[in-house]
Amino acid sequence: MRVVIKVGGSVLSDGPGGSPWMREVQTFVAEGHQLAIVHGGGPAISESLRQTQTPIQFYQGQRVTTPEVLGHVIRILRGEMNALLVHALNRQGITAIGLSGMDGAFMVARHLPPKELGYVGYISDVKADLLDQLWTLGFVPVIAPLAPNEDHTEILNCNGDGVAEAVARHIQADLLVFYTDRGGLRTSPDPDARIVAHLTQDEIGTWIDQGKATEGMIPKLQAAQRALQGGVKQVLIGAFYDESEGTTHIV
Ligand SMILES: Nc1ncnc2c1ncn2[C@@H]1O[C@H](COP(=O)(O)OP(=O)(O)O)[C@@H](O)[C@H]1O
Ligand SMILES: CC(=O)N[C@@H](CCC(=O)OP(=O)(O)O)C(=O)O
Repeated sequence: MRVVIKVGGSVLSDGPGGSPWMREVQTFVAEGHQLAIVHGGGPAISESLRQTQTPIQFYQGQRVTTPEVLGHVIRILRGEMNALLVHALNRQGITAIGLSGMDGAFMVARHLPPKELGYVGYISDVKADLLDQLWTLGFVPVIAPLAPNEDHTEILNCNGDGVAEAVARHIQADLLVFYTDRGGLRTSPDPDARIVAHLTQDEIGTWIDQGKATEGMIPKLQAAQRALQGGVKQVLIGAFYDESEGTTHIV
């Protein structure tokens, strides 16, 4: 089975070692699945910006990325988050290798249209062969959500959920799992609200319009919808093997 796992920055800030998603990664690898991991790092980027009194701004769920902000984004995503995650996986006996869109020219991106976003993009192409080669060599690729534009003159900050969806679509994944701090999709942004077991693609727009899914959940649901429309077979928000804490199936 081809599996893409997206691990949100909110999950990683709890520390990767021994966490439930890490146990699931170990199970996927032990069962011989072809696994790629895409990580976030939003909270760590915001913390780095706060420490230097750099303004933090979001527009339509995406970080407004000035040249100064982009410096923080590259340092945190391709530096700290990717290195620590690869290190944590290696410690668990999983031979991981870090990459971003720039490494091996793995992915390219285009600017998202709103001008006010600055250096923000969406993935327009993925070199799926590179993943095949890494899997043949026994590596688990760990992907930071950064990519150059198509003529390699700029680096663009990309939303991690969108990168996971683009990778999953390009490899025609059997399964895309979004691990996030709230377990699954809840009936409202309230952390104590109930986790819903199923959400149909047709319901996604209404959920967003009615404010039942807000902030970071919006790009996640939109990414889930694009993945299914693009041929990914199964999309989950929450755990795959251990559903005891609740998992949402997007159908
Ligand atoms: N209906 C909902 N169910 C769960 N989380 C929601 C919902 N609506 C909004 N959210 C918000 O979405 C966040 C998860 O998205 P995000 O912050 O991007 O996480 P991650 O870093 O894991 O990708 C939650 O922390 C929560 O604040
Ligand atoms: C354009 C954009 O918003 N990029 C994100 C990239 C990191 C990310 O997606 O992190 P999470 O998965 O933890 O949210 C950002 O700068 O925060």
